[in-house]
Parts: sequence; C-alpha cells; structure tokens
Amino acid sequence: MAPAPAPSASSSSSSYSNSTTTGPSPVFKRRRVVEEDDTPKYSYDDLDDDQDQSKPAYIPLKQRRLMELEKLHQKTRGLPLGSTLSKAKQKQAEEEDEEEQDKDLGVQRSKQSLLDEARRLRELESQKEEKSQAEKDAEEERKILEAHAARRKLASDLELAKGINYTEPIKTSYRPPRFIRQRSEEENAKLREKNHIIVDGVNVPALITNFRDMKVPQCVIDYLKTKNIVKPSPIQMQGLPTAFSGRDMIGIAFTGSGKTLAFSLPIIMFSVEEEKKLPFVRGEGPVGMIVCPSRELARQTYESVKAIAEALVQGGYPQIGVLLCIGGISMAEQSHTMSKGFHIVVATPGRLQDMLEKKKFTLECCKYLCLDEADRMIDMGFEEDVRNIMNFFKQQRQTLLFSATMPKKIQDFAEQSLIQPVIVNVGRAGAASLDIIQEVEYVKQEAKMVYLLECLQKTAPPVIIFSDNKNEVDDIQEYLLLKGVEAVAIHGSKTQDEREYAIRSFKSGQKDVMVASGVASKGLDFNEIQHVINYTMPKEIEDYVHQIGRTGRSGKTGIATTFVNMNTNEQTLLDLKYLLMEAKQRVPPFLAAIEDPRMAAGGKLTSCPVCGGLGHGIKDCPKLEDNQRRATAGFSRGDDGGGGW
Ligand SMILES: Nc1ncnc2c1ncn2[C@@H]1O[C@H](COP(=O)(O)OP(=O)(O)OP(=O)(O)O)[C@@H](O)[C@H]1O
Repeated sequence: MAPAPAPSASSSSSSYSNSTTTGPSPVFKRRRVVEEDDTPKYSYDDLDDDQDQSKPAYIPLKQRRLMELEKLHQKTRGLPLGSTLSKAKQKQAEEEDEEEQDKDLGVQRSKQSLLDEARRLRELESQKEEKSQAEKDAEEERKILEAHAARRKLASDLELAKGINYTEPIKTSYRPPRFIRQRSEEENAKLREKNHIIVDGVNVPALITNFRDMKVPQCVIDYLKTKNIVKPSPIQMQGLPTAFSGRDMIGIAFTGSGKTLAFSLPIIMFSVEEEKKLPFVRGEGPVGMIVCPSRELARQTYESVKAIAEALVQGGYPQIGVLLCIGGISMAEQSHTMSKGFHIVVATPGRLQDMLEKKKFTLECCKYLCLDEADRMIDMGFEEDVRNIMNFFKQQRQTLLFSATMPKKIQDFAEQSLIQPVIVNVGRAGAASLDIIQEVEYVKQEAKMVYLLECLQKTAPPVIIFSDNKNEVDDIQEYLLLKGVEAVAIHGSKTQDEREYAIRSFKSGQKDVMVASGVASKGLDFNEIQHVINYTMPKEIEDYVHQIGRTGRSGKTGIATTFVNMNTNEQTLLDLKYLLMEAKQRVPPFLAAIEDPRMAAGGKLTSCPVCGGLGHGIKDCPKLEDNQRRATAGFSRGDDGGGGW
C-alpha cells in the first residue's frame, strides 16, 4: 500500500489534513486537490486502492456517476483518466456554454425576429398596395418637384409684405370685332384645333386669324407685309388678342414661330394709346418693359420694336420712345432717349436693375412686363433680379412670359405668380420645330475639326456652328479662317464691340459662318440660316432645341447636324432619340439601340417637368443637377455670360 502522501506546500492551502505532526497516519486519504482552475480533482490511487479504508462521508450522485464512468472507460479503452475527465468536463463546460449562448441567442433571436417581422409586415403591405414601379417613380418625382418648386411667388416684396393680391386682370380699351365676340366656344375650339393651339385658363379670349380683325393699324399690316408676314402665326392668333385684352399670359411655341411680334405689338399699341391720351414729357415713362436674357436678344427685340414704331409714325400715329437698357452701351446714348420721355424699355435684367436703383427712371406708370425666354432667365439665375425689378412697380401690371421651352416647373411657378393667366401652347413645350431636318452623326473627338469642313459643304451659307466651350469656339474660328472660310466668333468673353461686329457682319451676309457659344446667341433671329452645326451636343436638351432653332424659322426649312461621340452623356442621347422620334426624324442605329430603363420598368413616356426632356425623369434631370451644383457653388449666372449681361 502506498504511503499516504505528505501534505505539500503546494496542496496545503486547501488539503484537508490534520495539522498534527505526530500520531497515526492522517485520517483523510482522499484529498481535494485544487488546481489552477479551482476544479476539484480526485486522485485515482486514492479512489481505487483506498476505497474501503477511507470513504468520504458523502459523494454526490453526479460525481459518483462520473467516477463510475471513468472507471469503465479506463477499463475498456485504457485511456488516461485525465483526458477522459477533461473531456467530460469540457463537455459539461460546452453544455453550460451552450446554455449561456442560448440565453444570449434568445435575446438575439427575439431581436432578429422583430426585424424579420417588420420586414415581413412591410412586404405584406407593399404586396397589398401593389404599386407599380411607375407609380412609385411618379410619386417620388412629384415630391422632388414640390420641393424644387417651393419658392416664393414672382411678386414684388412690397406686394408680398403688404399682402397685396390682385385678383382681376388689367382692363384695357381693346374690344375685338363683334363677330369675333359672338363666335361660339365650339367654333373657337375648332379653330384652335386646326392651328394646333392648346389653351388653358378662365375666359380665354377668342383667337383671331388675321391682323385686320385684330384691329392692327393698316400701316403696321403694310410694314409686316414687307417682312413677308401676311398671316398671323398660331402663337400670334391666340397670343395677340389675349395680350390686347390685358390678360396675363404664358406663351409657349417652338423656335422661330413669331413670339416676338406676339408680345411686342401689344406693348407698342398700349404706348401709342397712352401717348395719344397725354403726350409723354421728359422724365415720364415707361409704359411697358420687355426683359430678355441676353444683350443680343434685347438689341434684336429693340430693333424690331423700333421698326414697328417707325411704321406707325409713317402711318400718322404719334412717335413713341423706345429705350435699350443693356450693359456695354453708353449712358449718353440712353440719356438722349430719356431726355424726351419714353414708352418702352427693352432690357437685360442686370442693367435694368442698376438703372432703377440709380433712379434713372421709375416704373410709376409701367403696366406691362414681358419676360422673353422666361424659363431661361430663371434658370440662368435672374430670378432674384426679376423679383427686385418687380419691387419698382407701383401698381398692378400685366405680365407675359414667353419661351419655346417652358418646362412644367416654370409653368407652375409662373402660374401662381400671374393673375388668371391664359396659357397658350403651340406644340409640346420643348419640342423641336418641325421645319428642321435633324441629322445626328457619330464623329470621333479627334476627327471633328476635319469633318466640320466636309459638313460645311452640305448647304450654302449662312451657317452657325455651336460649341459650349469658349476656347473651342476660338479654335474652330481660327481653323476655319486658316482654311479660307469667312468666319466670325461670338461668346461671353468677347467685348461688346466684338460681339456686335460679329452679329452685324454675319447678319449682313459679309461673313458666311458664325461660331458661337450657346448662351451668346439664344433667341437670335438671323436671316435664313441654312444649316446649324452642333459641334458638341449640349448636355441639356433644351439648349439643343434652342440651338437648332436658329434655322427652320418663319416657315422655312433648315438643316441641323449634331456631332455626338463616346463623350456624349447617354441620358442626353436618350433625350435626343425621343426628340428625333417626336419630330419624325431619322434615328441613327446607334441612337435607336439605346434603351430606356424607365420603359423596361413598365413606365410610360413623359417629359421631365424640370427641363422638358423626354429621355429621363426629374430624378435624373441634368438641369436639376446643374442648378443644384451652381447653388452649392454659389454661382448664379450662365457660364459664359460673364460680363455679358
Ligand atoms: N406671322 C408670321 N409669318 C411669317 N413670318 C413671321 C411671322 N411672324 C414672325 N415671323 C418671322 O419669323 C422669324 C422668327 O420670329 P421670332 O424671332 O419672333 O421667333 P421666336 O418664336 O421668338 O423664336 P425663338 O424662340 O427662337 O426666339 C422672324 O424673322 C419674324 O420676322
């Protein structure tokens, strides 16, 4: 029999032992060995050999079973006890761990199941509602549009502050002939349909299909004839009687359709009437204003107003004064007109605001305001300028907004700013003129310049080439001059003299080609442009519509060629594809191949409310992006307008 081990230092701390050093062997052979992990362990020797000698008073059942198991195991397999024990212990620990984990998992599971539940409920709900993707998109678009359109009304701060809210249109002395007044609504509707005119608004004045019935003075009719204007265009048929009647109006018609006459003849006639009543003297005026987004457009409008005013003088009507109010012209020139009293101001917003602030003239008796290319003016950051100008009005005014591209966003914005407005639409807002043959060609970036020369052979001059980059405009002009082509260039960094020279020499036919940046030539009416070449496809489809609109004007046919390549944004190409389809133009295979993701998702073709493009929704609108980028960067005005406005 093995001697009972002496208590060792290592075990003494926890061994049950007699502290006596003398006398018989220790009573307790079985000892509790405490190891590092404090788990009780039993010496095999003690258990086996000393079983009958010294039995512990009580061994719990669990332990006894373990012991039995160990013994059995040892006998059958001959495995060391420690390993079996530790395995058993491990198992037990694992079981305990599992229990612990289960407790944790229980919490986790219950958390996860809540999420699952929420997801499941959401799925159920969405199944219940079963909204199509298109419906969801439409809803989202509506929300973006609402957020985007949440602006103040286009009214003066004074009116807003005083809570002035005009509800009735301005009264004028104009009365159409009796037979027109007696025409039934059905007849009017038929006539509108025949002329592709769509109107919206209350008590829309009847359209009139000839100038005489509109009571346009004979001398003006004669003058218009000299300009080959014999019959009113659809926008004039509806727009002139509407404006003559004093109604606020939003006029939308394609490029080159005669909008200028539609808004300038009424202001001329009102001025003549006022002058007849009581002649204007120094310091008096104006009666009305026409505000344009660019100097060139303002000058062009000024010239056409002056020409009609001159025709009226020839016809025995009183002389009316017209003031051109744009940057880059001398104050002396303007002072001369102002010294006599004047009736009409044609202006760009910046210079107009400046002159009003300097009290060069007041708007005390001004009752007529027309914003030409209104949407572009607002897009270009002139909204605040226009609002400031409104502050100078002292009474109710008649407001007219005109453009070829008037996206829904601007229409909505304008509608709430006008008084019982009449909306006159000829064709879809933003659609291209049907008098333009549109050709789109894939030309690699590096091949563009050379191909341009070839392209110029398509038609006789005059030709306009557009590029959206000032440096490129200069490069193209230089290249053409080198090749012997008579070309002029115009962009926002040119001086006023250079810009005027370019326009004059091109208009008079001295120069065959004009290379221009988009902004500099919007709305300009050049004589019978044969061909417009978009050297670079503009990012925004509205710009494309305005640019190609320099040809195919007043009923004549023109050609537009547009270069695209892999640098052209796919979404812009999609806009272009739809525009070509709408105008029944040939769609080249590379454009036809571009698929519309909205169609694939079961959507339907609608125009973007922000820019009017057909190839995207408001969420992907490049113009909205651009506006936001400008707003973030603190820009307010058009890219190359710099100093030009
Ligand atoms: N009734 C008409 N019949 C024939 N030609 C017309 C008529 N009215 C205007 N025109 C001519 O059509 C040309 C284009 O007119 P205008 O510049 O007013 O177009 P627009 O609609 O303002 O175009 P844009 O949107 O590009 O500014 C001008 O040369 C003008 O003299």
